[in-house]
Amino acid sequence: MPRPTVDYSLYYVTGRSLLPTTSTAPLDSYLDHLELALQGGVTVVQIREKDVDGREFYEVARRSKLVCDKYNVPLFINDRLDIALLLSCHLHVGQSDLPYQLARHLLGPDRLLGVSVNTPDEMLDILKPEHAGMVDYVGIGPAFGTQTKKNLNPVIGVRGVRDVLQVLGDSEIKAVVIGGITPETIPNVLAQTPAPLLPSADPTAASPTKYRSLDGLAVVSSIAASPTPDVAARELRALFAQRDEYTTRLERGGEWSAEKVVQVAAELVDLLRSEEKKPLMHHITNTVVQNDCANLTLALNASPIMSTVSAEAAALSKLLGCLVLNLGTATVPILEVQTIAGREANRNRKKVVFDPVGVGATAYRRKAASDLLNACHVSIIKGNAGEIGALAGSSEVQARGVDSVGPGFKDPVTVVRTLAAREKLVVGMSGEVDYVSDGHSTFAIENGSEWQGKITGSGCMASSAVAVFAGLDHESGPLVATLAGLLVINIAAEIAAERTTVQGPNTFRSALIDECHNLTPEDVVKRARIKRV
Ligand SMILES: Nc1ncnc2c1ncn2[C@@H]1O[C@H](COP(=O)(O)OP(=O)(O)OP(=O)(O)O)[C@@H](O)[C@H]1O
Ligand SMILES: Cc1ncsc1CCO
Repeated sequence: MPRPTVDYSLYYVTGRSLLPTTSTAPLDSYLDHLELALQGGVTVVQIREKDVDGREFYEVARRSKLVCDKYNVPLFINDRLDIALLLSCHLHVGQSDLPYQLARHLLGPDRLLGVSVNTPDEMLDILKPEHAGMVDYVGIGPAFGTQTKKNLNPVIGVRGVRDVLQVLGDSEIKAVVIGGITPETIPNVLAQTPAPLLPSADPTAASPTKYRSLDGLAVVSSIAASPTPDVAARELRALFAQRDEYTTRLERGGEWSAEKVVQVAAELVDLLRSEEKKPLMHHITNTVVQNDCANLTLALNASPIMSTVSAEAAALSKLLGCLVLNLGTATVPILEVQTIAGREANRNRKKVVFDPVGVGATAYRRKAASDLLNACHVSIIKGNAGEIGALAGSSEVQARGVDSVGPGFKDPVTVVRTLAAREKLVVGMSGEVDYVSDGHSTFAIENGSEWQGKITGSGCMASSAVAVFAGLDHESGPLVATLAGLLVINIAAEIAAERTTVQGPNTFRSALIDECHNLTPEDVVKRARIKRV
């Protein structure tokens, strides 16, 4: 009998102690809860009963199997090979349980076997030719920290999950992600975990054309702790159904010419001027630039709100055009609010722009940026050369505090393209020339004024401009939004610098806001200096 083909989309690992009713739910209410979860769309169930006797585990598993059979959903037993054999169930083993080779030997050829994987080396071991056919799927994680399992392996983040998928490549072994998978974290997981496939196995390769994605999401408390497990399961299924949109977008590549970008940027300026399109821009930004960024946002005809309150982050995320996260004065409480707001924006499919101000300056900022990028999905990173270099792992360009120093990168195109391909987002690197890439297409913008380098917060304002365009409801996506935002602020800066009233940084600063307000689509078409590089 061949092993069954399984839809791993929503893999539910049960834990009676997590049910909302009591600390350890009575068996009947646990079974009712399980049945609702199955009605909501759970496609695989695993029974994980830690710290219970064999007899109790057997009884929970036996009764669960009757429910799962009713819905034709496969049931896996965690660790207890004896119970799996007795009940003709499938088996899941962790790295500290029975070795999977021995488990397969006793389980026989007909049952499915899954293994927990924490590292690329553990994945490589399963892929050895002598282990072929033993393992049907791997559970990769923990992606995030959870309350549900003692003795956790190290949290690997979405990047760690991607590293394991990279090794798994186009193998037929299926992969689910586990550990802290919730509606808030799923968009980031789906966006960040696809791993570029051959011909280039190098995750930083410039133009990967195919990606290995996850086959499913393994959840514990997102369903187990819900009083309405059917509703919870339905939401999780719907979120996972968006998986292919993320990879299609990655695989599509660039089809934009510089002329087309300018034309669309001008159309977007026009669109912004129509009142009903005014996007709401939630900034969680530094205390230095709040006023400038709010005024800049208004001058472009969008609506700013500079809230740093976690209690309203969820409500704001529903109303948003775009969320701006800025590392400028990132205190611990601000970073916490940024994480919450970023996840809420992800949940509501709103764009997030990240400005990693000063990330090259200190280890504290590097850790803060890394934690934020693991916690939520960012669509656009906009920074100066020192900041982008630090995120790319290069020390070629130095930072002095929040400023970038020196002449810049010898090969800026490769730096932005590589970072964008690796992080699967759009990177905008500001300076005398701005470089923007989505990992496929890269553009250089030559507009701008030297005055911008002489006022504080011109980079933060550039990020606000990018966010305004990212927050507009239109089809063209984050690459064009980044290009449009940078074109607009740099062209406005050029026009401002030409004013005879501009005598120094402070008069320039006011003139810049004025010219953002005055800017027309015709100015964009007439002045844009942009090329594909
Ligand atoms: N010498 C220059 N010539 C033309 N444009 C410039 C020049 N310097 C900066 N700019 C423009 O100014 C904007 C901000 O870039 P910059 O690299 O100065 O940001 P930043 O260092 O992050 O600023 P801050 O940290 O003060 O917010 C970008 O749009 C960039 O194109
Ligand atoms: C000067 C400064 N310090 C922290 S944020 C900021 C504004 C420019 O990024």
